[in-house]
Amino acid sequence: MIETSELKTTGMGIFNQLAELEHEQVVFCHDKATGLKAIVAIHNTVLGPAVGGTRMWNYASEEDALNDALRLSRGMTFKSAIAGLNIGGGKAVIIGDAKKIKNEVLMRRFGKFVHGLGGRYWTAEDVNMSTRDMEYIRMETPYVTGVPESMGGGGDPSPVTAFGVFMGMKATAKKVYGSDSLKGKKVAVQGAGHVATYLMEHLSKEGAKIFVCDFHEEKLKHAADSFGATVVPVDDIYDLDVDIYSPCALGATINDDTIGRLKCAMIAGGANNQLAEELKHGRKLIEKGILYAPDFLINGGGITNVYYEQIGNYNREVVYQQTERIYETTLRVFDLAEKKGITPQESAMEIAINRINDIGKIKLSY
Ligand SMILES: NC(=O)c1ccc[n+]([C@@H]2O[C@H](COP(=O)([O-])OP(=O)(O)OC[C@H]3O[C@@H](n4cnc5c(N)ncnc54)[C@H](O)[C@@H]3O)[C@@H](O)[C@H]2O)c1
Repeated sequence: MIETSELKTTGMGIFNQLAELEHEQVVFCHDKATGLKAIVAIHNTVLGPAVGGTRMWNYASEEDALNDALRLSRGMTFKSAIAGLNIGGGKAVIIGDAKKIKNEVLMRRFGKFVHGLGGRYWTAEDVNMSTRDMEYIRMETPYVTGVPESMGGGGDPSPVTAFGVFMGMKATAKKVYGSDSLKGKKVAVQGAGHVATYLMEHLSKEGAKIFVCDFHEEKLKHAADSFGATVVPVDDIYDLDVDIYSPCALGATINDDTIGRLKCAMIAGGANNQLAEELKHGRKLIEKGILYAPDFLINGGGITNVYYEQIGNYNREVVYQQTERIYETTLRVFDLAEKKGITPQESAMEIAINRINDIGKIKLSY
């Protein structure tokens, strides 16, 4: 039975962390020849095999990498559950600088580790991973999604993720402003990567005014040239006088340091685990009068894309139809939160957890 618990994991022993966040299994993968260091975290398999992307990042410490894997995999459980998918939550992280050490051999060695899990965990793209990397992993295991369309896969899930975020953003605007039009709304987009770029395309078509930051000059240039985005320094993104803050880079950007700086009326973005501490920072946002669209709810388009590929029944139209429902679910989450006097994050988690626990009554774990 899953229960709601505060997402706070640092400074505990590993098994205490697993108990706190209710993980089923964590696998540490090491290979001397390739230098591979990876962690696969399987959070919950009640609804089906654990599915979630692999992130490659040059973590400051191994503890940070583990913490990321634990937080991200738990988020995947709730994300798939609230999206109505029959898969559980998992995530993998590879430790290291992708620019320096990522190559075919490393990816294929990682694929062998994924294969060893026998289908309990299926991987896909996440930060610093591409469809090409998924092809390499596919050479060693069938338990991978996000492979190119030419190989029978669903391709890069980012456009679908961005569409879902856009739907969630519009629903949140409807709640805040009484209209879901984003025309003329000032949106601060943090990050100019895959998801952010597709999101900015929707926003610019809708007539929103975009502000964007990233570390990559060429991505920023593309955003400015293609969507008329105003480029701002990375550190200034929280201080902008905007209507909407859209975190589309890494997690935990809504925290003790940033909440006081935010001037927006709502937050809706694609990044995972945006709230550094779910309950505490979710409540702080309410006190500040900022409506927060839960990340794992509105960024569920990508996992929906992955799911249809995983069950071997990929159909882009169905994927987009299902992702469009994020609009309705977001409004339902806000209504439940209002009715119960809880944060949107809590109400979204309640809906996800109830589904897992209800389905858990009629089937054994995968
Ligand atoms: N790709 C998907 O389908 C998908 C699905 C669900 C969730 N997400 C989440 O969305 C986020 C973005 O994913 P992506 O696939 O677009 O990754 P990406 O690697 O393509 O883009 C991330 C971008 O963020 C930038 N960045 C990192 N730290 C930053 C900072 N402090 N300020 C500004 N920019 C910063 C990076 O330079 C990079 O350009 C991640 O949190 C990911 O987990 C992605």
